[in-house]
Amino acid sequence: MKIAVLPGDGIGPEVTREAVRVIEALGLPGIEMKEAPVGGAAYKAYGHPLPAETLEIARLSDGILFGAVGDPDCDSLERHLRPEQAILGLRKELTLFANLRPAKVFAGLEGHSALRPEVAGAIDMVIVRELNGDVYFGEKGFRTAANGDREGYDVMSYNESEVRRIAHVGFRTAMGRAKRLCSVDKANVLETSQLWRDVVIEVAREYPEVTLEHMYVDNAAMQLVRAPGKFDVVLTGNLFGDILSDQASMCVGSIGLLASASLGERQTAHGTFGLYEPIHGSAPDIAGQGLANPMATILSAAMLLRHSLGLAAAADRVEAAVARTLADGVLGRDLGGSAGTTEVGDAVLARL
Ligand SMILES: NC(=O)C1=CN([C@@H]2O[C@H](COP(=O)(O)OP(=O)(O)OC[C@H]3O[C@@H](n4cnc5c(N)ncnc54)[C@H](O)[C@@H]3O)[C@@H](O)[C@H]2O)C=CC1
Ligand SMILES: CC(C)CC(=O)C(=O)O
Ligand SMILES: [Mg+2]
Repeated sequence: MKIAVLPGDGIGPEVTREAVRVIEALGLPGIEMKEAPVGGAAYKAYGHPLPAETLEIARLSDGILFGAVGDPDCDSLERHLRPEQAILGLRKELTLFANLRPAKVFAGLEGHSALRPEVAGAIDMVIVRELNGDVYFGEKGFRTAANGDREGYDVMSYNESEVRRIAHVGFRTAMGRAKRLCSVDKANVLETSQLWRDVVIEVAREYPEVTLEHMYVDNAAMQLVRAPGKFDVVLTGNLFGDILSDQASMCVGSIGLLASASLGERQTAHGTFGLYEPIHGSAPDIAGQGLANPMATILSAAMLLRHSLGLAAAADRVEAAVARTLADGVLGRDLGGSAGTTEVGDAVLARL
């Protein structure tokens, strides 16, 4: 069972190190981890954010553990050389189109949410975000407008196959949960969203047990803080899902807590091939200081064990150790505590 470990930039290597320590401590037989450069670190060493060798190591693995990419030194590079292209490239090249971002309040952390504890305590949702299309992958560029103004453009589009396959993931996810699906779009303004809504309604006929609701994204952002407990599965596109999941993280308590799985359809001998990463970025403002919360990456490793390696019991062990660590009050600065990155990792190891 091969895990490709791609730490990346900023806090990426710091949080990935803790997740790797957790996997090692489980003492699972037959696990091989192979590290490869990605992002700004790869650009600086090899001239490209996603070197062909890294992509190959990722492709040949059963699952990828990804830290984060992004480096302020690289912000003025041509777009195709910027660190962020590495994660976009991996998602696209490996057809990882379904991004699952669970958001649930951990017992004892209700008071650490940006919301009132009684509102936060009810949060238990999964955001199912499409990952291979939308405005992130449309034609883009700069041009000169008729009046001589500089103009930037990014084309937003979805075709029906792209919507249909992610809609199926959303409905299947809902079938395994409370059977409520909220599809988030902006169909009152955008044709892309109108198609999205039409296709979701078509797919819904195959899942009569699931209660389907549609919500405009502006309202969804508001409902996410007003009554987040009402959401079960949120199905949405690439851009809206990116934004709403960062928002959901603060409803739960910290962006340092939210894990994610990016899945496609490819099955390996052990499970579904996928990439696992915290929802946060490289956090240059705290990088190198031992302050990053590694929980999101540790929880991403648990998702890897469950979905890509078929090791549900090991995943349960990791998730239980994380929950116990938080319940025992071992909290990083992002949650008002004082534990550093390694200290949080040590606390999880001690509770495995
Ligand atoms: N998947 C990826 O690799 C992603 C990469 N990025 C990149 O990361 C860089 C920084 O982007 P930002 O917008 O600042 O987003 P960010 O998620 O890196 O940081 C936002 C804020 O949250 C804090 N934060 C993030 N993760 C944390 C953790 N584990 N523990 C404690 N605090 C944490 C940061 O200190 C910062 O104040 C950019 O280059 C961006 O493009 C952003 C999001 C995802
Ligand atoms: C860095 C971007 C490419 C993506 C992002 O912010 C995310 O996937 O959460
Ligand atoms: Mg994001």
